[in-house]
Amino acid sequence: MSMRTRIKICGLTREEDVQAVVASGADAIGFVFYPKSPRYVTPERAAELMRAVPPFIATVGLFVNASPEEVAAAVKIAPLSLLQLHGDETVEQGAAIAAAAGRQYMKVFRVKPDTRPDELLEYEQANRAASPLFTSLLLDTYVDAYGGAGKGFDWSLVPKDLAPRVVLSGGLSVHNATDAVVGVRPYAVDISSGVEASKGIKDARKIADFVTAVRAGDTTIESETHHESAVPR
Ligand SMILES: O=C(O)c1ccccc1NCC(=O)[C@H](O)[C@H](O)COP(=O)(O)O
Repeated sequence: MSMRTRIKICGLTREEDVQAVVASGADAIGFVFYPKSPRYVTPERAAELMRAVPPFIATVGLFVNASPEEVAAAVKIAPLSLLQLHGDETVEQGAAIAAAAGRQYMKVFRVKPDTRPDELLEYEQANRAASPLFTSLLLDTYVDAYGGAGKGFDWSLVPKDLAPRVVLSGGLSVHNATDAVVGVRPYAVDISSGVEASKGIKDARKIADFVTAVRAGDTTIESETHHESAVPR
């Protein structure tokens, strides 16, 4: 059996970029509802952009330290598929935000150089126990601006048994996507800076090349798996 690594492209602000993501075969589109971000869009603008999204492509709303009321109000305007809580929300606050919005969510863990693999596992379990709406941890690199900085972290921190359930992000690009997929084997990858011409302005060529690089990783895994299962025992 082969699994396709899911792909999310984050921080869309323009129709043509939404179309480029759809054409690339990526699985999800992210909108940043954090007013301090250069990629910020209002829920009204996201709703407009979502008109270019066909069925079966998820739309993800990224929030940083928003209240349950703010997130619930946003999803009334922009009918997002899923939330991405990228701030300092506690486990309990994450569950309350998702319940108020009536949406599934990913909780971000911002990895620091001294993060231990156990912490990731414990944090995932705590979130899973807190809400049936929790879907997965999204791992990003710790930065003061919260995210979207194009900065990577040490992937070897990701426990092997957690990897198939995580979304890997932070500093991904066409140059490291294949290695990320083959080395970590995450459920999905998430990218913003690495497919941009400038902040908030995506580059269709970079998006297409990134997707190709992820698929090359999938193909490598598939051929390794076939090879392993062909070995006589
Ligand atoms: O994009 C932002 O400006 C942003 C602001 C605050 C929190 C998170 C933000 N973006 C996160 C993402 O776009 C992705 O989920 C992911 O971290 C990818 O980031 P990148 O390293 O730029 O590829």
